[in-house]
Amino acid sequence: MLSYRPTVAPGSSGRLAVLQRHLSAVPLSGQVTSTVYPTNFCYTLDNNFLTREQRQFYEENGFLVIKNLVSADDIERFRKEFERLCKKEITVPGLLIMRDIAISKSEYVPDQKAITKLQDFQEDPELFRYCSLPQIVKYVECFTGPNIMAMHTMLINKPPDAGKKSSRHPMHQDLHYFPFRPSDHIVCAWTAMERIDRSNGCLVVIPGTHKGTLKQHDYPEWEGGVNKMYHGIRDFDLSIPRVHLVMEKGDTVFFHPLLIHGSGMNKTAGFRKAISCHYASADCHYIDVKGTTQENIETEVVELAKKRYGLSGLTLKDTWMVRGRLINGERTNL
Ligand SMILES: CCCCCCCCCCCCCCCCCCCC(=O)SCCNC(=O)CCNC(=O)[C@H](O)C(C)(C)COP(=O)(O)OP(=O)(O)OC[C@H]1O[C@@H](n2cnc3c(N)ncnc32)[C@H](O)[C@@H]1OP(=O)(O)O
Ligand SMILES: Nc1ncnc2c1ncn2[C@@H]1O[C@H](COP(=O)(O)OP(=O)(O)OP(=O)(O)O)[C@@H](O)[C@H]1O
Ligand SMILES: O=C(O)CCC(=O)C(=O)O
Ligand SMILES: [Fe+2]
Ligand SMILES: [Mg+2]
Repeated sequence: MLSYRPTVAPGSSGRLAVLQRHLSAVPLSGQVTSTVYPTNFCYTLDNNFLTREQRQFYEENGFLVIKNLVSADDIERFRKEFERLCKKEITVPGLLIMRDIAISKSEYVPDQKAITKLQDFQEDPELFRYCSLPQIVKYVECFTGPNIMAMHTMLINKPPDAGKKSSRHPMHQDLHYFPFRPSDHIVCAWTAMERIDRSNGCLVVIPGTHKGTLKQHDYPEWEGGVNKMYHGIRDFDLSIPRVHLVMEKGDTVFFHPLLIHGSGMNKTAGFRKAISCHYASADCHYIDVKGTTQENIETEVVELAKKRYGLSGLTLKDTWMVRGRLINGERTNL
């Protein structure tokens, strides 16, 4: 059982956050304290699932890698479903199929070679199984608490770079895309569907940046072009040391939405695959992003919704409300 219930009302989030910080600093009964006993856990909840070392690692770094969490069988099933979608053997409502900017103008071939990313697969039962895998949800609950929403789903098929470096994903914070808070109750699960290292463009993170604030994001000025909505942190200082997360098939990283991350170029001939879901506590609340740094992404997403579905007058909040799905507990707010 969790010893803490997340916020329910926007106005009280500040005070409750303070209370949470206080409560999670209370030692667990029966546990031996030592001189290195950690205090002030504020990014993880007390549900006795994470080890103390795992909690401490996430608190300090903003991410946690769990080895071999998703089975090879499940990954094979996700791969097969991905292929069926690419070949248009099936169609799924709401699913967004994105091609890399470098090959978007080339002749259309209905297979995976044209596709860089599937987004919003919440209506595809086979792929959406990923979001409900009990071994993933167990970890997610340590960050969100028991009322869990799957807000955003992706299968990333990073193509071999076409020589323009457009297969890179610029350094960014996922919170830029999300009009809900508090950020500490949002987490991404990202699973490698094969070995991913620097050769095929692994995730790159800047540990500890989850403790900072949301930065201004824009399109980077890249000569070879930038994919739609691939915003990066403005004037990002590339001299800050980056940590490359080398992961084996099935390994899963959980990370905070303020953690600064990106991914490198795919220098191999293969399409490197990962599947991911952003979860949030259903007790989070929506915010209005007008007048904030997130206004630029709202404009783009709302334009896309209009172009695709003919819906006008939407806000960023509306586009998330229709995509979110309950995974566990009760759909309280989101
Ligand atoms: C009822 C409400 C529903 C709301 C739906 C709203 C969906 C919002 C999705 C985005 C939210 C992002 C959330 C992310 C959260 C987590 C953080 C993750 C970070 C990211 O991954 S950000 C990157 C995500 N980017 C996208 O998802 C982009 C979405 N995709 C698209 O907009 C389209 O697929 C795309 C890329 C525009 C292609 O459109 P389509 O019409 O299918 O393609 P065409 O071939 O007809 O081309 C049209 C036009 O677009 C140009 N194009 C093609 N591919 C690209 C590309 N990869 N990048 C940039 N531009 C591209 C193409 O050249 C054409 O241009 P013209 O000048 O010739 O018109
Ligand atoms: N010159 C650059 N300009 C802008 N962004 C960059 C540049 N170099 C790297 N990045 C960003 O840093 C992240 C990771 O790239 P990085 O170069 O560290 O990894 P890599 O390409 O996988 O490995 P390698 O060091 O072997 O090239 C990506 O988000 C990428 O967009
Ligand atoms: O390259 C990837 O697999 C992940 C990129 C990323 O950070 C994202 O889509 O938000
Ligand atoms: Fe991201
Ligand atoms: Mg590089």
